[in-house]
Amino acid sequence: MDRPDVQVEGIARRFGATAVFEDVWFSVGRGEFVCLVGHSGCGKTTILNILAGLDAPDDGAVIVGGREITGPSLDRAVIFQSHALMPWMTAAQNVAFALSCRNPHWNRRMCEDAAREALARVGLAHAADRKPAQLSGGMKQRVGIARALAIQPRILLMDEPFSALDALTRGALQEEVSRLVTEAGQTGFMITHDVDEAILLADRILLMSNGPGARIAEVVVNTLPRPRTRAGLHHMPGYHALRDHVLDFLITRSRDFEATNPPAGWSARAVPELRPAA
Ligand SMILES: Nc1ncnc2c1ncn2[C@@H]1O[C@H](COP(=O)(O)OP(=O)(O)OP(=O)(O)O)[C@@H](O)[C@H]1O
Repeated sequence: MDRPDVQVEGIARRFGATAVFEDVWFSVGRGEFVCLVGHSGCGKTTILNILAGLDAPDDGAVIVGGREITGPSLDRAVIFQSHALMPWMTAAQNVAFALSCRNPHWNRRMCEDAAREALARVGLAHAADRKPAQLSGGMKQRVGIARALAIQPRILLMDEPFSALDALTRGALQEEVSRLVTEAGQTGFMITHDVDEAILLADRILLMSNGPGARIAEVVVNTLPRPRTRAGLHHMPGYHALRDHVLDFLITRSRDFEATNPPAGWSARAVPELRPAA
């Protein structure tokens, strides 16, 4: 088997005397899409920031492509919850700027052309010359997605990228991102509070117990076949079992989980993988 693309090895993060999470181990395979689910405050964003190289663990390490990460890299693009666009640049200029950083030998024209192509892929060809203030929230988020995808990162890290969008836009963008990431063979890691979003997108769902001292308590393997669509999801055999399993975790097991007195068979380094939909 290939080495995983991302190996998280026993990371902990402490603020003062409080450990937000401890002894967190997981891996993400090449081309795999993993969602991280857990209650507010358990440390999901902190984990994503560590994977991005924007924060460092107090213990443990993150290995990407066989090397311990020590900082940010264009190989690991982040799509944030807010759009993080430069307001004085047009949509095309925002994407072109990222492309020029990624490809220093490209001339302006090449960056501009590739930026327009990336915007067209997320349905924004017509808005390429508008500035962020002239775009809706959904359109701004699309620009952020186009920018992240355009630089063809090996790994795409997403922190609730669709949470600020209306249901219709969210559904459309989820399917788009899923398609684009699959086509590009990218590795995906996404934080979400939306159980259906996790079921739609993820190959595996990591369930985090409540903090402080949070852990990965369970790993749920999503055996529902692809392609999946938001509209078709709840008709798929196994969907309800999968959804109930994740919801039950969020309602009770996330709170009851104790790393010092864990459920039978649990160990931090080899968290049990469950297949509730199988
Ligand atoms: N720089 C910091 N200094 C002190 N405490 C911090 C810092 N960053 C995060 N925390 C604390 O760490 C905990 C985890 O924060 P984090 O944002 O990772 O949680 P989360 O699971 O992503 O939450 P949410 O779902 O609400 O976004 C929180 O209690 C937060 O207050």
